Amino acid sequence: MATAVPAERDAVAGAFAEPAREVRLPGVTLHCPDAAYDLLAAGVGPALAAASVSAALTAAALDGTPYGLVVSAGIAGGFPPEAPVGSLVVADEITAADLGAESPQSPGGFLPVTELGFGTVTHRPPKSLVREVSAATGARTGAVLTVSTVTGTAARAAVLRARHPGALAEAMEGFGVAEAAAAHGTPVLEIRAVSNPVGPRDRAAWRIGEALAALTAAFGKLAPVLESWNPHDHHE
Ligand SMILES: O=C(O)c1cccc(C(=O)CC[C@H]2O[C@@H](n3cnc4c(=O)[nH]cnc43)[C@H](O)[C@@H]2O)c1
Repeated sequence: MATAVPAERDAVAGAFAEPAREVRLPGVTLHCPDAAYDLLAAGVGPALAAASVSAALTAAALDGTPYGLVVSAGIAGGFPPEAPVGSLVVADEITAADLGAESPQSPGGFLPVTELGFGTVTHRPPKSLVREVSAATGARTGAVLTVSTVTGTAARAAVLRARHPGALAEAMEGFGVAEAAAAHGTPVLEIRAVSNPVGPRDRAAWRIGEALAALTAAFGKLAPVLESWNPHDHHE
């Protein structure tokens, strides 16, 4: 389970009974609260998150104990009114919202990198897992956008919503985590607790404590879902 910062990792760890054991690996430090889960504070932004998760996946594979699932977790901005502060969102798609080129001639003034002939901009978590996580935690289901720049104006929020009508939240790591997972053929999930509305920047109004508490509560309910979900028998 990969968060951006240690405060988010510790919020996830708060759902486990035992204190986490620390394991230092090349390029990444894991916190292991339980034999079944490793937590890491993978860093802020898609590039560092991808590098850290890739290091953990490679170490596990070389050890002969590959991961069955990668979870991107943390706080996020929520698009009002669907994703209010304190609510939970589970991604049915993880989309890189600013990976592409500005293009005045194109609809919306933007071309995703796929239309330039490269790579991908969206990863889709397993539908059955998204459904089960939503049912267990009460998380709303929708697209979670990955951005490299936190939205700070109503105009930018409106542009994102127009391009991605199904978007419920934006954060900064999901797509990087998903790219690393995809490179290892490992399924990915993204779950976010909303700390602030996406819109005009007002950092003082972020409800980080409330969102971290929601994250701890969500992971308390997730363990049975994750333990019973079998990547080998899910049907899309
Ligand atoms: O200052 C603190 O105590 C603190 C505790 C936990 C987390 C933070 C962060 O600043 C986390 C940054 C992380 O949060 C995501 N995020 C949250 N809101 C937004 C947003 O509106 N747009 C984009 N990303 C957002 C993001 O994934 C950051 O990496 C501080």
